[in-house]
Amino acid sequence: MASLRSVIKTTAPRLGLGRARRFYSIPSAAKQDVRIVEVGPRDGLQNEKASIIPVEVKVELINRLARAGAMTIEAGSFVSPKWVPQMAGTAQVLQGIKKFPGVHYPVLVPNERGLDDLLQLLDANPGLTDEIAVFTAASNGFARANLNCTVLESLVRLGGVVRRARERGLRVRGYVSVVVECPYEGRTGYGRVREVVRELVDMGCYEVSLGETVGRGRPHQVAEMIEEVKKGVSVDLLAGHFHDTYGTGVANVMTALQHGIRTIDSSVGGLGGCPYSPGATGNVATEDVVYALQESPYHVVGSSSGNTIDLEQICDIGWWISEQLGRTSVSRVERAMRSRKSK
Ligand SMILES: CC(C)(COP(=O)([O-])OP(=O)([O-])OC[C@H]1O[C@@H](n2cnc3c(N)ncnc32)[C@H](O)[C@@H]1OP(=O)([O-])[O-])[C@@H](O)C(=O)NCCC(=O)NCCSC(=O)C[C@@](C)(O)CC(=O)[O-]
Repeated sequence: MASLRSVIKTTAPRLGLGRARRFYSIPSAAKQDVRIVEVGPRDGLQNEKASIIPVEVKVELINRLARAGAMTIEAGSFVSPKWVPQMAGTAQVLQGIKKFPGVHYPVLVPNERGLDDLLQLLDANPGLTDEIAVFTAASNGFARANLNCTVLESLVRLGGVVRRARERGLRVRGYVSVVVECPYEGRTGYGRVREVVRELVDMGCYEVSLGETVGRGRPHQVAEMIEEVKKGVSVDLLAGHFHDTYGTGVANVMTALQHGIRTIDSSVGGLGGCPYSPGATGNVATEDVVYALQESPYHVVGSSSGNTIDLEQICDIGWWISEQLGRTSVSRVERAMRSRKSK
């Protein structure tokens, strides 16, 4: 079997890395940029059951994330407070955060009512956000549970939302949930995922995030799903969103990157879960993704010094927000770094 050294010797020049460089010395110019969408303040907090998280804590979380270098931070949702009580204060959150230059603060909008509320807020306070995210699913079972309508009905509804938002100059991102498996219908047909993604792109979404909502997906399934979706849309319009219920989150992120995706959603401290995906845990932790990509052929783009997301700071934020919620961070990297420091 070829030694690692000889493999590097033959592959490094092909990758444009010069002669036999070690992996940890890959020059940054040769690296592929990876964009992280930090979903902790939205996906991370929306499912908290114990008590309503104060607006000040959410504001502090978002400001800390921006300081650590996060470039896109989901700030909340304009959804029905009866459906998702934790997101009720999103207007106050948007008004409370410090706006860091170049950072986007998207909010989820499920329907015209949510968009009306947001636009009214923006009329009075222009510049609070420049982006919304709309969401649907690849199965009717999940769409009914999450949106009280079928996939088709949701797409019809979202068509008007996307059009009006774009007319107001907002960027629109799309989500498709249950891209591998649905908690109500079982395995998802990947052709269905492709069709729904295509609809969202045709509507005007600049990017569609593939939601592995349940967190049971395995890397080979994620690979098959992405390859099927790529038959319908260009891979640079796709993002990966992996919950980590069965511990395959980082492996699924790496698989998505290998299949050409360059935008990854993650959640500080591994917080979260969808209220309508029973049993699913949080997103893959931002700390774990940033760590996995250090010294790799990928570069996590960020706004902090070194133009990346600062791992130490993200770990501290994961620890801090988990404490606020009365628990410890589920990020493996955060725990490992803390334990090394304490020795
Ligand atoms: C879409 C609806 C509203 C339909 O819910 P509905 O009950 O069918 O709505 P409706 O139009 O019949 O209205 C019922 C009441 O809700 C009000 N209402 C209606 N819309 C709004 C609104 N926007 N904001 C505030 N209030 C609203 C409306 O005004 C009315 O008030 P009432 O007359 O009874 O007093 C509901 O199903 C909903 O809010 N769903 C959102 C669920 C949600 O936020 N899920 C989590 C986010 S998605 C996710 O986590 C997955 C993702 C993105 O992370 C990717 C992945 O992991 O897969």
